[in-house]
Amino acid sequence: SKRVANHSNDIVAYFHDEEVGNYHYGERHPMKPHRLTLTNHLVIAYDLHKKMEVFQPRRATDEEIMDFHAPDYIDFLKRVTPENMNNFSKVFSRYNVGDDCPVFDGMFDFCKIYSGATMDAARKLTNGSADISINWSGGLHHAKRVEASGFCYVNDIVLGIFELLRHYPRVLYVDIDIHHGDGVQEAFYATDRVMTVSFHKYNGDFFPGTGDIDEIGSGIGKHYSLNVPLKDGIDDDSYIYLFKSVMEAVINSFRPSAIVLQCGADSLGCDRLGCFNLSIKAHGECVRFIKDFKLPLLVLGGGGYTIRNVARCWAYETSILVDHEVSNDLPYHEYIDYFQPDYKLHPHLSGKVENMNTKQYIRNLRIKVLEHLRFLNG
Ligand SMILES: CN1CC(C(=O)N[C@@H](CCCCCC(O)(O)c2ccon2)c2nc(-c3ccccc3F)c[nH]2)C1
Ligand SMILES: [Ca+2]
Ligand SMILES: [Zn+2]
Repeated sequence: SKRVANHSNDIVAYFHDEEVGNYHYGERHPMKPHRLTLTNHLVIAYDLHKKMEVFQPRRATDEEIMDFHAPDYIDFLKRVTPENMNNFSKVFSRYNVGDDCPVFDGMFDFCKIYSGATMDAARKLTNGSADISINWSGGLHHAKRVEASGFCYVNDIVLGIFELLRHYPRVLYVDIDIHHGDGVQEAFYATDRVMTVSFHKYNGDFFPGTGDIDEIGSGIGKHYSLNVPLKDGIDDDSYIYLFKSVMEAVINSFRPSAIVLQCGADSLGCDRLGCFNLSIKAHGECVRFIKDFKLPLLVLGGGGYTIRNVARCWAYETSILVDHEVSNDLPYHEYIDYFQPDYKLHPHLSGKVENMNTKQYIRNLRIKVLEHLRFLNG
């Protein structure tokens, strides 16, 4: 196929399924797959698809999904529907299906699409046909081996990392969703081949409730899990200062051979479920910082509930990944009305929530996190 290079000569593979945005969690549910349709339309309106190799992803098979998940759990996901779910009422709680993780029409097809895309995207890196691989429908970091959690049913990230581990000795997972990447941390808690790093709000109550700084891994995996617990309202400068100093030290010590970046957009200001003050520029700055290490990079989506800003964020980050500057004036397209009244790519998002992260807190946190890294034989 024709090589589609861009200024940095990185080959960027982009996975999008035309149907994935049509699935619906339910009326009052904050997770809206329609944000993926908005994102893809913005990517195309900005002509970014011309800088990438675009693929329709394959659906994951049951066998591939059972590489991580328990057969009984997958069998349940496969069979339960809104019509027959009353016959499964006793297993509902066992598999944690219900209000956060509802049974909706086509739920398991949705899982096969986003998981197949993450595995296809990982394969583009392992077979050397891309330097960067993007799947905005993936990044569902809460799903556990035998349990749905936090709007996540199948953990596509674990499946994608399994694919990378077939080819690379060490994989680094980075998670900038406002929620702790507990499902991925748990899956790799006892191994030193995957280092998981999550930046998130932490106060003991905020979902999922895990992700304190003392969760550092176990057994041979000790010191290969890193958590950066934050308070409400963190601003651009503090977040970027912390992100860059921590990730620089992590990459220099762990020396990963590939990186997976979960770009949950609920860490942006004005998010419906979030409480940080990040701008789209700052969120994107994290993506650019990781990209600039020029290691094979798998970029995934995640949370994000003010969907006009999720689309802005992931389209902007797509432009960073293909090294193509885009205008702050959004191009006209079918969904332009979602972006009124400003019709800009970078609206003002911060200032809604008071920043509870004092300069002292950030300084101490940075010192404590870097101290943990001293145990890595790097
Ligand atoms: C007893 N139950 C657990 C408690 C809880 O507070 N769950 C969180 C779950 C938040 C999930 C965040 C998902 C994610 O952004 O991290 C994500 C999604 C995909 O990848 N990452 C939550 N649910 C909701 C919610 C659910 C249904 C309807 C309305 C809601 F507000 C908001 N926040 C309630
Ligand atoms: Ca996180
Ligand atoms: Zn989240």
